[in-house]
Amino acid sequence: MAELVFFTGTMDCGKSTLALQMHHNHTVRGRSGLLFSKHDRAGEAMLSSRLGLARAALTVGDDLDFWELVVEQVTNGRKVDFMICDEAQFYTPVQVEQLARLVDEMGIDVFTFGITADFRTELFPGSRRLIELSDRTQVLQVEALCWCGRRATHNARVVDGTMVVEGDQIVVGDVADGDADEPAPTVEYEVLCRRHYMRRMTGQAARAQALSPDVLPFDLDLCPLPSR
Ligand SMILES: Nc1ncnc2c1ncn2[C@@H]1O[C@H](COP(=O)(O)OP(=O)(O)O)[C@@H](O)[C@H]1O
Ligand SMILES: Cc1cn([C@H]2C[C@H](O)[C@@H](COP(=O)(O)O)O2)c(=O)[nH]c1=O
Repeated sequence: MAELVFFTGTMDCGKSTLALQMHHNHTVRGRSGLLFSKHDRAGEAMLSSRLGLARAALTVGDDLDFWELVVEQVTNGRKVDFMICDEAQFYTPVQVEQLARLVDEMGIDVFTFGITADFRTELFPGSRRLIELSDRTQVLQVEALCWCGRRATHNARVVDGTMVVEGDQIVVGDVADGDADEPAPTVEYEVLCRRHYMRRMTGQAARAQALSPDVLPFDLDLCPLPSR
């Protein structure tokens, strides 16, 4: 039975890697699939993972109609057994409904990958619709970690070194790679546990606070010193 599955987790937990692995595993068993992405870090028409894997993918513009595209492909003799849809948080709710219809009416497996919530902790509209319609929502097993070592559950946006909670929902960017020699990009992301998200405490802020002579000593259980 075909399924609509939403694989989710914070940024940097391995979603794009899993998307490419699933594409590989299904392809080597003779199944024919289509790859899609939107606003990939590597550029348009790409699906890339931080592990270095990348493949060409179809770009999902706001006006793309998944139903029409697949019907056209099938009419032209192409077999479509499954679809891999990365950065699905950026898809429109209508596009998610088209994906569900492809599962139900054409028996195509649709595997979607994306983050659920933005830097303000608000659901992306596409992710909300996926949670509402998917047969399964599966949280990735690999845990991205907060600087304190806890499981990261939130995606923080950091602008010029300061965590922000206001701004445009979509700003394509990467998680900071922790290399102090490289100048930080203007906008970057950091994954945090809820406790440190609520306190607006990024790794850099925690390090600065730990070094400040004006600050009372930390409760090390609550806020262990950041490792980098
Ligand atoms: N140099 C590395 N060695 C081993 N694993 C790495 C390395 N760089 C990145 N990774 C792994 O890749 C994951 C990010 O993969 P990616 O598919 O790009 O994530 P996502 O799509 O969820 O943002 C990291 O959580 C980590 O497990
Ligand atoms: C939290 C948040 C993220 N984004 C962007 C930043 C990245 O380009 C993608 C997530 O990619 P990943 O493969 O999961 O790392 O989303 C955004 O535009 N707005 C946000 O609030």
